[in-house]
Amino acid sequence: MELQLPPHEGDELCVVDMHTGGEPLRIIVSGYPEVKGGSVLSKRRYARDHLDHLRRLLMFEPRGHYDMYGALVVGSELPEAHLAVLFLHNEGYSTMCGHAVIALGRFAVDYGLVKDPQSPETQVNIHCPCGLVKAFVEYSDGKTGAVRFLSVPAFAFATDVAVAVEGFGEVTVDISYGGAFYAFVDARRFGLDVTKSRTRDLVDAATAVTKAVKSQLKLHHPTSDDLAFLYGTILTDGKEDHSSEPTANMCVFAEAQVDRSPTGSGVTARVALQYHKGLIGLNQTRTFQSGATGSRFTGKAVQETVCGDFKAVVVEVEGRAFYTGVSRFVQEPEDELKHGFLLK
Ligand SMILES: O=C(O)[C@H]1NCC[C@@H]1O
Repeated sequence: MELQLPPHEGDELCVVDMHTGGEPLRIIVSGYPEVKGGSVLSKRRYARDHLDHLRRLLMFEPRGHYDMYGALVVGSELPEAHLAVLFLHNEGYSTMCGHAVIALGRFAVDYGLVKDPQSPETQVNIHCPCGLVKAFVEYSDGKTGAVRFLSVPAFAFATDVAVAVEGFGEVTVDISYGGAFYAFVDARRFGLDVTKSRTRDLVDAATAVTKAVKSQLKLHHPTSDDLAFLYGTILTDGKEDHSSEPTANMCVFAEAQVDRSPTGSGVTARVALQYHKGLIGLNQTRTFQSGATGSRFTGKAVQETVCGDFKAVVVEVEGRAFYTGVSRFVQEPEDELKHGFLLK
């Protein structure tokens, strides 16, 4: 039987839902008004200033949940881009999202955003707010598979910085950029284990670090002030030296939102940090495991480059994404909760 909604007013919002390493991605396919702006960064500002009710509608309950993540496909000003994307989360709009790029790579090939897909791999150029990200999607017999991507130049911003963290005293953090800025701290500093401790305890510690860094350090990005903010804190198991064993981390970003995946932009930033510290060399692959679900990405630095005055690296991250469904969302005018709500 074909499922139909009873007669209703207003536009429908149609989405394709996927997950990458357990982290949801709600890809908005239709129903959004035009997102105005001459660049992806200005479209991000426009969506924040004029269309935020739609982010809340699709990310918040009852259609989403506290940790929902979204991608809105928009046009790019770059001729080489197959698509541009805005990233949506519980607090606003991110500048980079690796788990989304992995899912969007498959989506772009499967939904015909890329003409003439090639085997064994199809390149999909995804224009993210942080810049152009090149994804390479496994493709054979008409089916898409694993995705690897080359991110924007990643760099260590500051290492071994002492910040005063409420409830924990002085904590030493590293700050690194992988399309978004993260603070990195070994979870053992808080008596925690990223794979075994209660999620709530990890979130509390990471959130306290984020708060401290935001209030005590000024971040700077060479290409745009829109990129110069701390996106979150990543707690690690401290296994930074090169090894064939996986290393685990837990990313807490936006408004205490927990990434179920190993965090593509976090892996990018962490690889840049390890490279900066001389702990890994070019093309030395490391496996990164999500403290939340155990899902894995691999990451390696593949090329030295620069970003303004920072010595930087291009990092390649690889992972897998899967489809979970498609939905058509509506709002009924009489629904008192039609604008969405969040439970912490
Ligand atoms: O994989 C990533 O990079 C993203 N996942 C959620 C938080 C980050 O944006």
